[in-house]
Amino acid sequence: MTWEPERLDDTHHLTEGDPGGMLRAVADSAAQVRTGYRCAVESGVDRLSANVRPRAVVVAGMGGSALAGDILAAVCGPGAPIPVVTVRSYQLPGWVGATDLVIAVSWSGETGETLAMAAEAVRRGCTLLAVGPAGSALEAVAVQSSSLHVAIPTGRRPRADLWLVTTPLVVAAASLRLVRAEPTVYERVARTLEDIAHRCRPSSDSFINPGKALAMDLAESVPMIWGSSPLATAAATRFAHRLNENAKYPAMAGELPEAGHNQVAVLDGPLAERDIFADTSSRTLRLVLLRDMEEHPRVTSTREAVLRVAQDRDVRVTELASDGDHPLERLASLIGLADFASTYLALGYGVDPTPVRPITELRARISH
Ligand SMILES: O=P(O)(O)OC[C@H]1O[C@](O)(CO)[C@@H](O)[C@@H]1O
Repeated sequence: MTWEPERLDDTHHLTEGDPGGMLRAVADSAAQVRTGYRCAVESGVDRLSANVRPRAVVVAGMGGSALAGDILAAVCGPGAPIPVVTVRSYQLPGWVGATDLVIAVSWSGETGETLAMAAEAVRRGCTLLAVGPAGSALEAVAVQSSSLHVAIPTGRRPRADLWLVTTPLVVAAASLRLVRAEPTVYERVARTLEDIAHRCRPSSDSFINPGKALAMDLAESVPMIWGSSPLATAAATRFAHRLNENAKYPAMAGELPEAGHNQVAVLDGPLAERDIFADTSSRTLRLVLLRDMEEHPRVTSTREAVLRVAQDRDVRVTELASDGDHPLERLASLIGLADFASTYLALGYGVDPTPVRPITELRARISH
């Protein structure tokens, strides 16, 4: 299948199903922030600090829900006074105990790994905060253990409801004073996402539509997406996952300075030397550098050096910088654009962004 940018002009008649549905879900991200905030406050998460002073915050989740933990850690930043870690597993690490807060996040409330970790948290006497839909198995674990549960109205796909599952975690962290986030911050984040949705709307042409323009950059290439700070890396991971799931497209994520010790070697590899999609002089590999204002000065030097190393090899590079004051706004500025670009890339290839059949098949095979 070849990339056909003209497919972006009419996103409603591309494949079977409703390929435009994912675009509408992405455009709805701002509403998710507002709903996620309201659900958190209604559940009393903004008063969490009255009952708990944890030694560590452990976010237990898988896939898109685990990404909420990465975002939380990035928003709390490297200066966070206690560890904020994400665990993607059936088991909590041995060190997690009664003085820790475990936040179990599951869009469906039914994911086996997350339920196992939530039950383990209860057995170990941890404080449990559960985030998932009402009526789910995760809610039952919370109710049985008299733990706090944030009921979120999920309904689309886990990856399309990122802000719904993420916002309550930030409200919890703000209550614990791990990050400053007064109520107005959530409205600013929502407006950032609304602004991106407006600029990336389907009726806007690719030369002024940053989502379509980024999709055009990525087409017929294998993107290697690096963040140059923990915050930018959370966005890079999200971007790669969205390309995988929406566009069924290969992409790898990495973080500077670590990627400079391993992934950078790919700049001398076969995909950096020839185009596997077409017989042209361009290269398949594309380096996508995401950066944020909180970049360590030594990482700034590394990033600049990486650019020169890539340019010397004629490897194509796309650079994106975050925008905004609060870390959550800056993350939204990168993730909002990445979400649109991955959806437009899918549409340009005639791929329905919504189904992820290999994931569904895999889950079915391991469910018994
Ligand atoms: O958020 P949930 O419902 O726990 O699901 C976790 C992950 O599992 C899947 O539903 C299927 O693997 C992913 O789409 C999702 O990100």
